[in-house]
Amino acid sequence: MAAESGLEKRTHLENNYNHTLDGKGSKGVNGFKDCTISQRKAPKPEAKSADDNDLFPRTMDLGKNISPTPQPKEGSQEKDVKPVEEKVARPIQIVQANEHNFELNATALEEVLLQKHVKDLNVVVVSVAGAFRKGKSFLLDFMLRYMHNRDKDSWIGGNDEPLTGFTWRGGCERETTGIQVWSEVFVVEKPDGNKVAVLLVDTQGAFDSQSTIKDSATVFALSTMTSSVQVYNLSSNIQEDDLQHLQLFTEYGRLAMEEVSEKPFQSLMFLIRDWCFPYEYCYGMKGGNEFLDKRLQVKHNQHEELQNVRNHIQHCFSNINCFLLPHPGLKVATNPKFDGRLRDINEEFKKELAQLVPLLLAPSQLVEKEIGGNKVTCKDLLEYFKAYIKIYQGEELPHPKTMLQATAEANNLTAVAGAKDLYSKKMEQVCGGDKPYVAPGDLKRCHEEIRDYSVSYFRSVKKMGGKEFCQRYQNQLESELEETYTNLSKQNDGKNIFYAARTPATLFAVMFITYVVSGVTGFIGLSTLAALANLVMGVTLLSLCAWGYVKYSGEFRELGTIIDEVAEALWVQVLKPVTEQYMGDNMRQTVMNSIRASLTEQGSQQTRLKTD
Ligand SMILES: Nc1nc2c(ncn2[C@@H]2O[C@H](COP(=O)(O)OP(=O)(O)OP(=O)(O)O)[C@@H](O)[C@H]2O)c(=O)[nH]1
Repeated sequence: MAAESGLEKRTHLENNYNHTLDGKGSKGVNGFKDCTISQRKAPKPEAKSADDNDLFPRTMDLGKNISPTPQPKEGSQEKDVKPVEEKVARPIQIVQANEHNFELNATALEEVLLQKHVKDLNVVVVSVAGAFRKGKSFLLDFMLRYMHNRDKDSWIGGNDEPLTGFTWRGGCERETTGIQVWSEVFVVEKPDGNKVAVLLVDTQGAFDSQSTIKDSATVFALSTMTSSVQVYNLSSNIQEDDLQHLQLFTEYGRLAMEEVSEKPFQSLMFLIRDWCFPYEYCYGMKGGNEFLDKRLQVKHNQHEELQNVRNHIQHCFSNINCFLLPHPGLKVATNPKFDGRLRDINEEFKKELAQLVPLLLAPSQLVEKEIGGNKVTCKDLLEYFKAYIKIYQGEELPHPKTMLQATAEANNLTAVAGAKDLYSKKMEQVCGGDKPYVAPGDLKRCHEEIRDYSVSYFRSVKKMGGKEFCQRYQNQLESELEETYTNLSKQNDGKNIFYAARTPATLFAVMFITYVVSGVTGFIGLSTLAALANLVMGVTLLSLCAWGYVKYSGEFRELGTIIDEVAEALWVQVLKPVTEQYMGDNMRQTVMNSIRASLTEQGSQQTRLKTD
């Protein structure tokens, strides 16, 4: 049998692409097919009717790249996607990861979800997510076996039957990327007579060396948002960081959902692989739930952080369970030639697996996908996928960060806030609202001193993130302090009575000048110029009245600002240079006069002394 199934040729670096066949061909142990595609030529499928979808010839393409599915025409949602003869049941890449961006392969998903026999059925989506290399695809392949043979007691397969379906393999490098679904949507009749469509979803493992925390969060969030049962695959135990990551990822999912009901997600199953403490909590769901109750317990004397994580998780899912699965045996974990056959798997593991899978997929256990309280059909699910992926492709969601990055940012922002507060308090003492006008030069000097003091406070606070990272926040602090200083000096200027009177003084000056110009030009017969000067004088008078009203009433402040700006411009560009020139000349004249006077005085004194 092993030779027949190509076992000898398999190494642990080979992907397991082979797919178990349905019950129509030759049967292996326990009544299951036992041959793999590597040994078979795909039978040429016969032409089928459109309704014959569930009769896919279950042969597999052995290459890692899945052969492209036939492309439907644009707007194919409205049309039935017909089964194509060459189709084989296989994993379909529906979400692709490209350079930390995720793209939906809508055509491939349409091919799966818009098949005529399932598109209007309520959908049950079972998804497995968690860290990479922890046996997710391996588990899903047993789910596939169950779905193909659920009416048989021996669904788990033959002893020498290699495990096929979603690609899985040994080794330490990641295998699944993005999100994959099984191309065959299973139609199951529930005990109440309703038919539902069951979709199995495999996801990219979190925390592999090529994924950022945002990538992991996106995949996890997408799969949680679109599944009715999320299996959270963990190894050995539930650690606090597992809960924290679940909190982060589900929060990332919740952010993207428009209507957030109190419990936005449905069923969550913690699946603990390689459980080593059956003497404390027995394998299976009973022991798992007891263990989970203890882990998720919120106690009054617990730290707030621990309470928050637990409350968050409990508020996110309507139903939470846990299953403890034993170690499958060293052959599974370490033998490079292991190809999934039951003979190599520990009895205890098989026994618990036989309990686990029906718990998720037995007709009575199936949980239909609901969003906002409404059941979702396959057709609807396609639209949800399209909408959700768009949100993750956009920029409006915050980027999830690593714990260090988030903590370092928080440290630095707190230090920036502290330093700014210090600056504001000290400057308040110098030029606060109740303080008198300060000479601009003095204010600048105070600002520079206090700024340096605040920056040195910022630098003295212990912060994470390293020198360069902190320098960015120091720069941010410095520029924010400059901005605050600009505002403070404007406020200070406002306290200067001459500054406050600058607008009316300027307007009066303009009126006076135009009055003189109008008189002179009228006198010498330049009536057009005189009329123009009168007009300017009138407009200026009106502006002065409007300005007075704005200052008195506080209404039409925009108009007041415009008048102030025009007056300021006139003052700076015209009046100030002229007055400075005039004042300068006067000063110079005064100084010269006084020097001359003092010299004359000295001269007359000397003459007097000489004559004396
Ligand atoms: N220790 C242990 N190993 C397992 C278990 N189940 C499967 N494996 C092994 O884990 C390895 C990885 O299995 P996969 O199913 O490819 O793991 P995965 O989580 O889908 O991996 P990625 O696709 O890379 O995320 C294989 O060598 C399996 O034989 C288990 O319960 N315990």
